[in-house]
Amino acid sequence: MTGDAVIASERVDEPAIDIRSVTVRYGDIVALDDATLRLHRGTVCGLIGMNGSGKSTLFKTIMGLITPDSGTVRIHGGPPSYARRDGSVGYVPQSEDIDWTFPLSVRDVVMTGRYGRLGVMRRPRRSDNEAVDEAIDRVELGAYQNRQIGQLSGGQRKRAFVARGIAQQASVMLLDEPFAGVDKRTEATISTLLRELADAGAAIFVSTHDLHALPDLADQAILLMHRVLAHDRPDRVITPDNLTRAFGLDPLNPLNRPDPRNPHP
Ligand SMILES: Nc1ncnc2c1ncn2[C@@H]1O[C@H](COP(=O)(O)OP(=O)(O)OP(=O)(O)O)[C@@H](O)[C@H]1O
Repeated sequence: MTGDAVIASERVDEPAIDIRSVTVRYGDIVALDDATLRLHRGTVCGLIGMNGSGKSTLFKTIMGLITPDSGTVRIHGGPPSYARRDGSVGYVPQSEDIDWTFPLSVRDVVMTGRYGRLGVMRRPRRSDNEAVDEAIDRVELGAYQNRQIGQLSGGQRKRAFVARGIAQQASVMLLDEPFAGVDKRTEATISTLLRELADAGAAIFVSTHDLHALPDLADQAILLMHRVLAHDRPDRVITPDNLTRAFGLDPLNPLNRPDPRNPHP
């Protein structure tokens, strides 16, 4: 992460992501309910919650792809649309949200991370090509860079989109289940990269179902159930009480089902 990822007006103490009382509805469904959270640069924060708890909706709202029914979202103090336009926020969507038949190579996908920086001619300059080369190297996809994205394995697809965020030099990076369906090696590669990006000053927000890996991956965790139930160090968030509140049972120890006669002892 180089200095040009830093927004000039950003104050040191200003949160990278600042979400206050955000509610998002799809018709009658309340996906986010008065959600409030703040994330600072230099941190990796894991986002956990059961299926349908609003994780993807939260990411799309931070990206400005969804406008909340109420509440405010600020990225580096400004609206999400600004951050999306100037490339300071990068997004690795869930695999299901990507059209893998699109005729783009790995290199093309990574180059889209530079679009916010291309000049009026929209033609990549040397610096853009160098940033793309470096990003592809860091995710170890050099040998696959001319391959159409649909011809990659699940782990390679994820790495291609992580490379896009690296090439973008995004100071906020959102990753929606980057570990779903990937092998252990890819998981380790992505985890290491996320730590390096945070150490270089980015705010990393990553949703995951892998609670066991969370303490190694992240400095903080957020437990979501439409609203933020807990936001703290991973070991303080992943407690039997919290997990029972969010999942209805303890996913680390699923045999510990709450007693139906006395679910909240
Ligand atoms: N486009 C949509 N139209 C209607 N309802 C939606 C839409 N997208 C999400 N929902 C609903 O909103 C709620 C939150 O969904 P969301 O995808 O944000 O959850 P999630 O935590 O990301 O789930 P998962 O872990 O399964 O990806 C769910 O009840 C879901 O069915």
